[in-house]
Amino acid sequence: MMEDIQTSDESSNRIDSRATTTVDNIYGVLVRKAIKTYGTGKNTYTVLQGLDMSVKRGTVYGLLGASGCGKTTLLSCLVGRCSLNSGELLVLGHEPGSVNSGIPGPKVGYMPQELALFGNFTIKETLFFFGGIYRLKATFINSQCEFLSKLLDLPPCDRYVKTLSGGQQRRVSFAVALFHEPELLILDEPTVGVDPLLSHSIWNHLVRQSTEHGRTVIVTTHYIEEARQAHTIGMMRSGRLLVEDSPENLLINFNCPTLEKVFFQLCIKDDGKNPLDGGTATNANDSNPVAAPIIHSGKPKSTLEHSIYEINSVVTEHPSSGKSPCFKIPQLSAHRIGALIRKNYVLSFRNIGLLLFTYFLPALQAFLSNVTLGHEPTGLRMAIVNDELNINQGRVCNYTMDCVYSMLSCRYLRHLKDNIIQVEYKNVSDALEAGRKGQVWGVVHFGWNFSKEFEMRDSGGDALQLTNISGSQIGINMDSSNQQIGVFIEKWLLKAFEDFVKDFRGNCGDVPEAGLLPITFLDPIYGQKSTSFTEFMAPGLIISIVYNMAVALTAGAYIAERKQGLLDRSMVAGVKMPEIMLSYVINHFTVMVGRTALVYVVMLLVFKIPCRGNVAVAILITLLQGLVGISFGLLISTGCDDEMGALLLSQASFVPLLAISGICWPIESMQLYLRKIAYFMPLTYAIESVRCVFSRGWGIEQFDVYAGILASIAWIFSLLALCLIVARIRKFTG
Ligand SMILES: Nc1ncnc2c1ncn2[C@@H]1O[C@H](COP(=O)(O)OP(=O)(O)OP(=O)(O)O)[C@@H](O)[C@H]1O
Repeated sequence: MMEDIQTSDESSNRIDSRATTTVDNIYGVLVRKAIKTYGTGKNTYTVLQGLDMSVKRGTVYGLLGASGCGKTTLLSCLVGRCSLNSGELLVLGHEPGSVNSGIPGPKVGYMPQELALFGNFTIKETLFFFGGIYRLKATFINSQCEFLSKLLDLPPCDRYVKTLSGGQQRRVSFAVALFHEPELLILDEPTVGVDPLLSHSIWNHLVRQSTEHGRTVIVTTHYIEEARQAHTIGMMRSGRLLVEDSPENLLINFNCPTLEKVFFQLCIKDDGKNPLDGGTATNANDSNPVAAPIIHSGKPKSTLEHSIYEINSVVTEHPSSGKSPCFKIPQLSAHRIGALIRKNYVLSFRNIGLLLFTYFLPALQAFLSNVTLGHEPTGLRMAIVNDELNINQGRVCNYTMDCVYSMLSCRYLRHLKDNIIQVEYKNVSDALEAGRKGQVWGVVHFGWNFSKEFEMRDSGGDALQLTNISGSQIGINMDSSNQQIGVFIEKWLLKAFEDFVKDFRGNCGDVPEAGLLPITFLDPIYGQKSTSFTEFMAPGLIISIVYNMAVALTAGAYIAERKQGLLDRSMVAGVKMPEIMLSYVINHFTVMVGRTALVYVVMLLVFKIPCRGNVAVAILITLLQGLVGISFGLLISTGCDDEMGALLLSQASFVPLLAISGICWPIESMQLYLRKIAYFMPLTYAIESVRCVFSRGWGIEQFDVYAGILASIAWIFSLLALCLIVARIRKFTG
């Protein structure tokens, strides 16, 4: 045996493949000098402190230790969900996560401490989901379902997991770890909440799995005495293994009646020792030649220590020792992605109310935006103070339609748009007071001699004086607190004057346009003479609605799964992060296509927003923007620990985006440096592109249109790549 494990060629630092193979055949799991820390800088916390562990193939290994000593952390490293900071791990002869290791993957069955089950799945659907990931046949899954139902006393397989009791749920979780018959079973407290009879049958089953089928089993438990059925027991404390031996040997060598007492004795001996000072596990029985020496129970040391040295050489000089986050391109599998997509659809349809609500919400948002935004205001009260009116004649606004310079103020007011309600005031001070009280939006004042002064102004010549000019002016005081209303009223007052001049001059036999400003706006190159604000906003609205919905729905995509341990469990089953992301992208994209179609129906068909270009190009850009939203949502989901954080981040990011992307105000009105930033934002180019398609009718060959497509694609890939990097960093930092 000693020669068998002589594996290290010290001069070359290479592992002897023949000897490694021998070690691999003996040990299911080998851990050497494992150090694992959580946190960074001052908050670094070392959980595994140079831990050694040797688990023989085809045995049951009971890992015991107080709460918080690092058992779960160690198991997470074994199944490839955590990376060590230093030290070495070999699981079934491979480093977890290495090519062909099968771990994470079908070679391992993992039962985490959390429930890690989909509450909205039935027991059978749960097994079929994991069966889909392992690519198992339906007949096999069905037969395993039947077998495990009996063994674990499961409720009927069509029961929803969320309706089961805590103990039943844990047994389902146990069944998920067992049912694909893996080579290695890693079970984190499988007997919690299970009655003693069932616990006994579970242990019997585990022992049978190891002795009859050669499977390796590692079980953690708080019930020390139940671990007597294990072949080997490892007692762990403060991130180190204190001892590693068979229960019988432990009881004999420590001369204790119970394992609890053994553990107690070991703890007393361990107290005061420096954890990193040779604190590796002991073996009370030298039949295990590679176990690390900590406390010996009367066996010769030299042979053991030599063996330890050799096996340590194997693992510490392994080429992959020394950890840092590395980025490998994983091989994606269609059957795993298929299983994930099916799972996402089933879970969405189980929440049909929410699905329908989110399906129709964007169309509703588009509807509301069109109904409420961009229309002309009505019922605007304006104070009219007309000093031309004669008190003796009851201040009646009489005027003729002839070419007479009399009561022109009334003639002008006739042309005012109906959206303005004219409210007569007797003097300017009352009218201004009404303005100050918010009763009117402004004051229109005509002087007592308005018509005569207007005549003087019209006649021109040498007699014209400045007083004639000011007397013929219509004085206006506006409440400019509302810019939009102010702009509308100003526009209508000017338009009324234009119409008045045309009308009066026409009646006087002059050229009607002669009194207008010598500026005329001819047919527009694009759009109409009075393009509505709704038309300007439409592209931005469509894109922001689709984008924001996508972000909101994906921002929490797998936070719940991660919190419940489902993400970890799926990944231990072999699912890769890009597969999870892809499945979400596909699910959300398919639903988003329908949502986008509804938004376009509302905008183009219901509200008749004109699209002068190819609507397919506009839809393509919108869908790409939806994908940008999904990718950003997934990034939030990858980085955030809880739903509240994700929700806050998604909503908080939306408002600045809305402002800077030119949705409701032209980018040209921003300062130069802001414009540059605006074009770095994910929505800006796309909105400009769709606007060009809508109002200019441009095609994909124009830069302004294809820029939106290229920018969207660049954002999608960058955000998804960032997701993978964040996920990788999270895994490495724990
Ligand atoms: N992601 C993490 N970030 C920071 N600290 C962590 C993290 N996970 C675990 N820890 C800490 O590491 C220590 C070991 O945790 P671990 O879950 O491995 O213990 P355990 O032995 O499995 O405990 P228990 O028996 O209660 O499950 C604990 O102090 C825990 O708070």
